[in-house]
Amino acid sequence: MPEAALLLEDITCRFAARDGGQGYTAVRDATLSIAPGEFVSVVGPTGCGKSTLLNVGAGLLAPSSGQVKVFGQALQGINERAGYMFQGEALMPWRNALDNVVAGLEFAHVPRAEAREQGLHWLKRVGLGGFESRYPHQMSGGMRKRAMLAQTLIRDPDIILMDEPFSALDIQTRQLMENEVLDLWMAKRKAVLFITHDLDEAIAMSDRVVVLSAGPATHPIGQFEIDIARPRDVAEVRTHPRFVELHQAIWDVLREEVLKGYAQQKRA
Ligand SMILES: Nc1ncnc2c1ncn2[C@@H]1O[C@H](COP(=O)(O)OP(=O)(O)OP(=O)(O)O)[C@@H](O)[C@H]1O
Repeated sequence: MPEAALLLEDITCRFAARDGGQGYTAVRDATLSIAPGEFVSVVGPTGCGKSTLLNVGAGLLAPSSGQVKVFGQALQGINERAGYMFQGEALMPWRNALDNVVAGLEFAHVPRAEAREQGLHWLKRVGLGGFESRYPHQMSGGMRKRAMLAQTLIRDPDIILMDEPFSALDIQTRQLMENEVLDLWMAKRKAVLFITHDLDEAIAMSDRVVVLSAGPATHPIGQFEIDIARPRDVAEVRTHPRFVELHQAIWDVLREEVLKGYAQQKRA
């Protein structure tokens, strides 16, 4: 078996309580592996620990126990081989689209002219050709997401971590972006860890869907290979008989966890 691009092994994350109380074990003994070139989605009820796991994979959060391996090497500090696309807005409002997209190259001391050339190329690839001078407030939500995607991909990371990247978009823009991400992924075949609330999105995009239990002590409770041919159109694939079958099977596992998560939120 080839070495995993990203391996989260027996990960436990405990958060201390501010008042010196018991604290909260968000994730317990969770193991998750993503092969090179594999597109894996993680679904689970709200607040179960999806972002926590992604932050561990990004090296932004050190687990309380367990280890992270990146292409076989133990991760220490930030995961330099990963690009990270957040849920919220990550563009710097004082920089135009081009300067936002090339920020990562700038930090890596890539010469300005080369960075600019790559930035313009990536803006074009995400459908923002000609918009390089626009500032974030002059762009629509969808355009800002495209710029964020270019910002993530320009450094050509071997692992792409995405935390509900399109949740704020309207359904049409969202489906366009999902198809674009799939096209870009098909061209480069990087390892992707994609976090989403949306089971349809997870099935449409992924090679494998991992279901997490409701918190506390979240861990994977089911894994499903998505054996539907590619290329896929995220809107059309939803009517595929296998899609419907997989949706039913995954929802059977997820449903109870969602109800538990919802009940916990109501109690909190
Ligand atoms: N720094 C922290 N300190 C204390 N508790 C935290 C911290 N970060 C996360 N948590 C708690 O850990 C649990 C998991 O949070 P996380 O953000 O990973 O969930 P999620 O599944 O990504 O949520 P959502 O679906 O709402 O985005 C939540 O109960 C959250 O309140």
